[in-house]
Amino acid sequence: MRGAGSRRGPMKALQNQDPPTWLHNLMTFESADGAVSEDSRQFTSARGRTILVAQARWLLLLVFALYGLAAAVTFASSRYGLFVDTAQIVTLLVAVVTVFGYNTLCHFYYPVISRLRYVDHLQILFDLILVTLLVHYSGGAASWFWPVYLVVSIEAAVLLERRRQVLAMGSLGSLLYGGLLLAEYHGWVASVAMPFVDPILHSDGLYLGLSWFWVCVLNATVALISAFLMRIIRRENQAHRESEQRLVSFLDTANDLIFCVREDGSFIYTNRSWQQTLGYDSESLPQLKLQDIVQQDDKSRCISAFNNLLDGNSGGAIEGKMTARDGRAVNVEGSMTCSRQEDGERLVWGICRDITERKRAQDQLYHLAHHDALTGLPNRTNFIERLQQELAMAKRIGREVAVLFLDLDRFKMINDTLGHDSGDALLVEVAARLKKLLRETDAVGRLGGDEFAIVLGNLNCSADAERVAEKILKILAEPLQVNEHELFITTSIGVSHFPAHHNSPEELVKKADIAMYSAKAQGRNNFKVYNRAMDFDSERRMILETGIRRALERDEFRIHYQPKVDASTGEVTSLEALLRWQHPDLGLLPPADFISLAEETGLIFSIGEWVLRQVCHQVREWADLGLGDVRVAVNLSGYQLQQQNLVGQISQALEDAGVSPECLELEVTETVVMQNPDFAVAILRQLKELGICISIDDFGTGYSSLSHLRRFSINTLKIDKSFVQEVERNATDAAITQAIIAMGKSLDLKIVAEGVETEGQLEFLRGHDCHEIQGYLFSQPVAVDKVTEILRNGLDLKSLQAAT
Ligand SMILES: Nc1nc2c(ncn2[C@@H]2O[C@H](COP(=O)(O)O[C@H]3[C@@H](O)[C@H](n4cnc5c(=O)[nH]c(N)nc54)O[C@@H]3COP(=O)(O)O)[C@@H](O)[C@H]2O)c(=O)[nH]1
Repeated sequence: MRGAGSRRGPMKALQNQDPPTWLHNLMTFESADGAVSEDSRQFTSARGRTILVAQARWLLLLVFALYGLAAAVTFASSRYGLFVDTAQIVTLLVAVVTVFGYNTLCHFYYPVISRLRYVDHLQILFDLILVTLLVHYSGGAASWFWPVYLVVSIEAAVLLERRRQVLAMGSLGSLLYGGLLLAEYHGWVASVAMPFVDPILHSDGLYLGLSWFWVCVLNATVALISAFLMRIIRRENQAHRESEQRLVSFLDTANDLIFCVREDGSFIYTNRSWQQTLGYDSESLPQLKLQDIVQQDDKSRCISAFNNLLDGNSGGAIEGKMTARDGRAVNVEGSMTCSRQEDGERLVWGICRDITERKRAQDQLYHLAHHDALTGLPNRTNFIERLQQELAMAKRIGREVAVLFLDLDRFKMINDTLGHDSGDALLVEVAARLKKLLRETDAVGRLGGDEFAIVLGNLNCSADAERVAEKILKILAEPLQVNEHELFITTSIGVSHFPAHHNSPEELVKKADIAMYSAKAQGRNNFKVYNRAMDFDSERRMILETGIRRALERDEFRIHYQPKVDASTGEVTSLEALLRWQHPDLGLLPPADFISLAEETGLIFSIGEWVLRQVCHQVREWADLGLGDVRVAVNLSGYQLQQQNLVGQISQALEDAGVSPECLELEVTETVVMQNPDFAVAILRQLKELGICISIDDFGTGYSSLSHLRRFSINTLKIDKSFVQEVERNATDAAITQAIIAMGKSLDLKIVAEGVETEGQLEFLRGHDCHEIQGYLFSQPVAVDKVTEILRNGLDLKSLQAAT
């Protein structure tokens, strides 16, 4: 590459110009493939100097040839005629061929001749000999060609770096000339007769001496001056080169990636950082174009910025990805500028920096800020953003959106029993199942703890969301293998709809959350769609939340008792203790209103202990009243089951009241037991060993199998009322009830049917040999006075008997 800058001081340029221009100037010295430009190094490299001399020699040969031709033609047409003889012509031709030969070598085969040790000295020597020959055959002492010695002296100054050697070569020229004159003087060589030249000159000592002296003086002077000038040129060049080198080093040590491309995108310069970062070496650059390494996503943007620059517009900051040689994507940001060369060619210069790591860190930060670290799901912020987009789209196209709010039932229990690692593993598995179930267009996020939210976009109708909720309940109910434990979890889901319930993302999530609480209050493991009445429940929940913390110390809890009767005789066999809360403002509240609250707040432990102690004392009181050993069933929350000192606490309560363990029955729901069967097996065995009866409550709603039931140390199965209440209407429920009775019997368990309200249900159960009945048909749960009366007098079965 050539350019005006090649002769200018690069450092000066650096101070005065924009980076691309001074870089451009720098580039005039060194090309992309590392080859050094001829111009810049002619005076500094041996090769360059030899070629320069060879070029000058061609020129001289041409000049001599033209002169010889002109002289020959002129003489031939003059009265002198052609005076050179054959020997002269042959000698001259030999000389010309010789010059032609070694000059060809010098010019075109430098690598070959450079292997000779004194190649520069040799060619100067040849030149001197040939000049002497030329001088001899063109008139000898009177030859017009002796100034060519001066040219050879200049040649010596160009080729040789030491001044002494230049002077020696100049002296050698003078010696050869002197030798020629001496030989002519003594007649050792025949002088060549030339027109206009008096032959006497060849033997005139004075003339010859003066002539030689003149040539010596001039030759020495020219040699001295040339050597001096060459030294200056070389020094300047050296300084110039060092300055260039410093700039190249500066560019190479720069962390920024610097490159220069032609209009077609082909590279002409890249600095070391560029090559190291992208992995392309100087050999691969000539085949490479900028557009080849810009990644597809950024290509059109970069090409248009590039073309903009070529059109003369200023280029702003640009960011994009380049493909490294090994296929890596390298993110860069920087700027490009265009510079026009003297020959009109436009070059585009780019300075950019590798921001891959920064991008990665930013992406990671973004991911961390927008995703849940455990499950990798979008977090609340991200989920709300996604919901916002979904709503915007739904508004445009007039479709519905549903938000599902999921909360795992009794997750805290698993976390506390099995440890946080298992809890985490469970959440990861839940996230995986949700992702697998949902379509790509749906979004699922983890809002915190065991709460997940889902947005279902582009719904055809609201019923679609309910179908999805059902599917979710189903897939999450399937057994989960967490570490070495097989767990069974249930989920409560709340659903809200856009536009029916609200149009803001936060409100929709809130309403789905409210609906989720409603699902929990309705016995968990189900879903509820939001309705306005739930807002009231939500407020009520707040009131309860504040009240329950003081309820125990304010003595606001009551225990009601519901009798269980023998299915065939109608006699009261035992009672079930059912907790009530006498709220100062809201009246008598059923457990469904506050048990889950008590579990969430941890108050269930103290409330549970209170119930146990109350029941034990009551049993003692009845015994003291002469009503015998009444057996009472107490409901045990799943949280109580995993309580460390549960067994000790129960035996202490029995001991304090002086009540036999056989008077106590503990009811644990099937879902709680199945949530972590291994754990339940161990604790139930210990309780049974105390002599306490164990009853599995709400049987049929969980996922226990015959094999599970065998492992549990239980006495009783209580068929869930949802089946019992349908036995007259629903053949499936009737079949399930029948199957439970049969299975219980085969395991030698007592079967109790709860929730019996009609005689038809009673008949069905009696018909299938169910052992005991509990339900409103016989008695509702009643306060202690009333149940004492029942214990004393028995149930009033007259009306029932009359009916049957
Ligand atoms: N951890 C504790 N849990 C408790 C305690 N006391 C109660 N509970 C749990 O609350 C559940 C609901 O109890 P409750 O609202 O009292 O309902 C019981 C009965 O009133 C009801 N029942 C009984 N017979 C009928 C009927 O014929 N129809 C009908 N609709 N309902 C009826 O069933 C509940 C008793 O069922 P179960 O316990 O499954 O035998 C209760 O289930 C407990 O889980 C407590 O002290 N601690």
